Formats: sequence, structure tokens, C-alpha cells
Amino acid sequence: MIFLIGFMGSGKSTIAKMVSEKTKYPYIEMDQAIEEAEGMKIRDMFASKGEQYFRDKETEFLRHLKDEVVLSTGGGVILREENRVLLQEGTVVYLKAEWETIVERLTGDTDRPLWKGEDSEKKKRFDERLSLYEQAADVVIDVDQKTPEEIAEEVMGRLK
Ligand SMILES: Nc1ncnc2c1ncn2[C@@H]1O[C@H](COP(=O)(O)OP(=O)(O)OP(=O)(O)O)[C@@H](O)[C@H]1O
Ligand SMILES: O=C(O)C1=C[C@@H](O)[C@@H](O)[C@H](O)C1
Ligand SMILES: [Mg+2]
Repeated sequence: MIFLIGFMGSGKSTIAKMVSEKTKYPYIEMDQAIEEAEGMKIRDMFASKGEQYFRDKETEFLRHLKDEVVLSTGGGVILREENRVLLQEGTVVYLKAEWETIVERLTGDTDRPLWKGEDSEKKKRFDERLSLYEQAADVVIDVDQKTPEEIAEEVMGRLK
């Protein structure tokens, strides 16, 4: 299993699709799988059931995963220690982006429930997570100033 981790906008979905094509492992979008299982958008889950309910669903999802897949994880999957342990079942690839890169990519985005509020609040969330991504990662890839193809190739090279 190949797990792509990183902050919102780091490129997990984009790169997971490309790595899936290269490896022939199926591509799974964790957020989408949870939305389908719950019959509800994550935004609505946060609003009606609370963030912890969603976090429980993330942990359950990881517990039941066993096939060879390329998984684009949710940006907050590394928050729980149990999840970080479960991720060790596969190769964890951290797509590491500078804050400026994230802002450039997500400015104007209204779809991500935790991409809202003051810039300082978002930056604080980003800073607080950096060490957790590093801790969970087997492979760290800097994604700034690279094309998706370059990044996907780099992932492939680091899997060997
Ligand atoms: N290497 C890249 N260069 C330029 N733009 C990119 C690159 N990778 C991704 N993008 C763009 O940045 C945006 C965010 O990418 P993507 O949706 O893949 O990130 P993500 O990590 O899956 O985000 P989320 O956690 O919110 O789902 C998209 O518009 C995507 O097209
Ligand atoms: O960074 C986060 O905590 C999140 C990222 C998204 O992928 C979703 O999993 C959800 O919106 C939470
Ligand atoms: Mg994504």
C-alpha cells in the first residue's frame, strides 16, 4: 500500500492518480470513500456530527484497509497516533509543500471545511502539523516548483 500524506492542497489526489497508473494499484480517495460510506459530505459531517465523528471514520477506514492500493489520505489523518501506527502497514509518502505553495493553490477554494477563517489560523494549523507529517513519513518529497509528472516520477523512484 502506498499512502500519500500532506496538507490540503499539497497534491495528494493529483499525484495518487498518477502513481496508481504507474503502479497499476487501484487509486482510492479516502475522503470520498468516507463520504460514500456515510452518505454525507464531509462538510455536512463536520457540521452535524462534529469533527471527532469524522476522525473516528478515518481510523475505521484505515483499520479495514488491506489490499494493495494508492491511497490519497485526508489532510488530517496524521493527527491521531493510532492512525500514524496504522499507516506503517504501507509506504508513507509525504508531499511536503511550503505554506506559500498551499496558499497559491487553495486561494478561492470553498470546498474544504478546514480551509476557512483567518490566514493566521490556517497557517497555525499548517505549522502544528509539520512535525506529525515528518514523523509519519517513510519518504519525504518536496513538491514546490515541480510539475505533477516530476513528483510522480520521484515517488516511483523512492519506492524501489
Ligand atoms: N505539482 C503541482 N503543480 C501545480 N499545481 C498542482 C500540483 N499538484 C497539484 N496541483 C493543483 O493544486 C490543487 C490541489 O491539488 P490536490 O487536490 O491534488 O491536493 P490534495 O493534497 O489532494 O488536497 P486535499 O487534501 O484538499 O484533497 C489542484 O488544483 C491541483 O491541480
Ligand atoms: O486537513 C484536514 O484536517 C482535512 C482535510 C481534508 O482532506 C478532509 O479530510 C477534511 O476536510 C479534513
Ligand atoms: Mg485531495
